[in-house]
Amino acid sequence: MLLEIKDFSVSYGKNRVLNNINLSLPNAAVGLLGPNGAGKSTLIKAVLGLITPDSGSGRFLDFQLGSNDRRIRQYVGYMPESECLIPGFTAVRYVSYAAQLNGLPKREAFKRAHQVLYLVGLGEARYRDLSTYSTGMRQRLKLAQAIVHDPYLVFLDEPTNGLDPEGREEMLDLIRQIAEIEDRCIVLSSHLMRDVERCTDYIVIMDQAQIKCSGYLKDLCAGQADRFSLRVAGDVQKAAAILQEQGLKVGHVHKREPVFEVTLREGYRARDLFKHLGAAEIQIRQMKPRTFTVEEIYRKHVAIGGQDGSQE
Ligand SMILES: Nc1ncnc2c1ncn2[C@@H]1O[C@H](COP(=O)(O)OP(=O)(O)OP(=O)(O)O)[C@@H](O)[C@H]1O
Repeated sequence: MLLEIKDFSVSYGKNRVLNNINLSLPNAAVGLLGPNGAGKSTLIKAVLGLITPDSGSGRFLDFQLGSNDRRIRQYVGYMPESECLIPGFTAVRYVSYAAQLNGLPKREAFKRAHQVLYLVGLGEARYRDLSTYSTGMRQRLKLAQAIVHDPYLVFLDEPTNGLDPEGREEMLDLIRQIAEIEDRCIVLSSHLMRDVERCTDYIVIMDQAQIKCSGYLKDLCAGQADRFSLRVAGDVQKAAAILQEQGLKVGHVHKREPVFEVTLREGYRARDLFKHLGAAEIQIRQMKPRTFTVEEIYRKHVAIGGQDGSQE
């Protein structure tokens, strides 16, 4: 694991915003999900050493978190949610400055700044004053300064904030492209599930100062052996009623299509579905294991009533 955190707690005054967090992050594209105030930014800041935890320990590569070892900066990149640009600077000057702060020699920093500005689509605008940049350009610039020194671990805090649909798609494409570089870990903190679903392979769900769930999407979204989506030819309401009579749980009956979900019970086999529906001359056209969406996983772990995180 690239990053491991043990019993991490952080408070602002009397308000405990991370409560005994334990987390291991693999080399993967990670989505950090949670409603507003869940503690996502605080967790990132604590790992970066910008906030001192009340208690707990952690390790990133060979570094102990909280050791104030500045070398860690060479290996970590951070795109903050808030504005962090310096008016009067050009993009090249700004990004090369960030590279130097992260340990690159001046010449190398300038070379990398040019390269990375082209990568994020700001090559043509790299000598313009930052105060003339649009919101979309500012977001790209923040991304550029986070990756200019080629870090192993990159935290992106709400990177699509303020972007129009086209800009958002482009930003997500860029993030996916960066995430595919081998041996790199990108942590995308967001309250937008579609962004996370699109860009990441592993998710961490936070709520109320705690980690509620973490794991690879392919495992978390995998279907249950007894839960199926059925498409039938015939009366879908009648099909659902027949299966309910058999003691099966039926749900998600589609409004326009003859599709619904069924969960088998103990002792009831998949082939019995064909038998009971066939007897009523209802044919099963398609039967597939029902997988979970990120939103369903999220809703399972995050108390509804707060912000649900699904809105765009
Ligand atoms: N500097 C601070 N001083 C006091 N309280 C803070 C400070 N920063 C954050 N908090 C509080 O800590 C809690 C967690 O905030 P945090 O920003 O980590 O949440 P988040 O999950 O990143 O939320 P968002 O999605 O809104 O950015 C919130 O209750 C917030 O009000």
